[in-house]
Amino acid sequence: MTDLDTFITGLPKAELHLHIEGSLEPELMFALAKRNAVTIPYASIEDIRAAYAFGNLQDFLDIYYAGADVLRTARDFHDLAAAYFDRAAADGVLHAEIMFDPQTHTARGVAFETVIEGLLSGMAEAEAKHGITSSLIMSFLRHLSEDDAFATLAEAGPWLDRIAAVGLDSSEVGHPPEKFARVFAAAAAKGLKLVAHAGEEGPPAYVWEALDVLHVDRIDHGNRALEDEALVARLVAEGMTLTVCPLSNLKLCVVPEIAAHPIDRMLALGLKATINSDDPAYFGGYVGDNYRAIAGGKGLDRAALATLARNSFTGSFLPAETIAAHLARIDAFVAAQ
Ligand SMILES: Nc1ncnc2[nH]cnc12
Ligand SMILES: [Zn+2]
Repeated sequence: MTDLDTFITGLPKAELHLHIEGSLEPELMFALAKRNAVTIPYASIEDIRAAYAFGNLQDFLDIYYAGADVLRTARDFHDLAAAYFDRAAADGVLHAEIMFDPQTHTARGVAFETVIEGLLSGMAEAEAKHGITSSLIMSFLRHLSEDDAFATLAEAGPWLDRIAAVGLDSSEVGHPPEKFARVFAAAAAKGLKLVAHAGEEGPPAYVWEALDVLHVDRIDHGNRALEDEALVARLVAEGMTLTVCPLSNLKLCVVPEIAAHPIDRMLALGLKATINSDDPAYFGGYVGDNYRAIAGGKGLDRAALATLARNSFTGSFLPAETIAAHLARIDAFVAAQ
């Protein structure tokens, strides 16, 4: 390990953009296929990895939804979450706000309760084992209807006190935020925070809509906001957090190479960018790998990396005093270097 690797690993950080289904490693996919007698279209773990070459978001989503079919029981969801938190803990993650896609599972006949109880037990185990705190973001699939999202919000009723926020993910282009205006308003009325993927592949107009129509508390990705100066000014003025995912952007061809990633420009413009892994099992790395990729590919120095880590806590849904304690931890870590 280089000094910079050690710095990145030790830097206290939060992860704010992680799809738990996207942390399903090929080894676990294989093991769960066997445990549940589910047929998958791969002969080996190498075969699975070889399939992970994507030209765009939809190429990835097709493979990602198919892979999730091996998740059947609460134990499966527990094991999935436990494996993610083991990796996150090794990367210096102290807090994670993890997304899950209930519709991916309920559409296959897996009960909402099975999914959430499994995840919650994995989260509780991780807090006891690693001291990592976490919360859940229930994401609606935007290629489905608003009615479907309303049905999912209703199903979540008994667990609303265990869900921090709702989110919006899946195929972006052609499914603008506006499509979900009413269900987001209903979620806000129930006291939930709001996040939405916007500006990953979709135009700046979708980021404006996420702000003005959905009234989100955070933007997931937001890369294409940089095409619109007035939008950047608005995001900066509001101190809006962007949950940026460099290796995801590379694997989904949002950027041609890490050297072309706009993370440095985002910071220079005063945007509250954070670093996240999105779907680490599919995109070649967990949050530490994402920090290392931009540190190497963009030459970001330790001060910039510490800013990104600070942003991850200030952009979290933790109580203000907990955020302050985490920021003090970062200051102490940086001072000790
Ligand atoms: N990067 C991403 N964009 C949209 N939907 C997703 N679901 C999982 N990962 C996603
Ligand atoms: Zn995502």
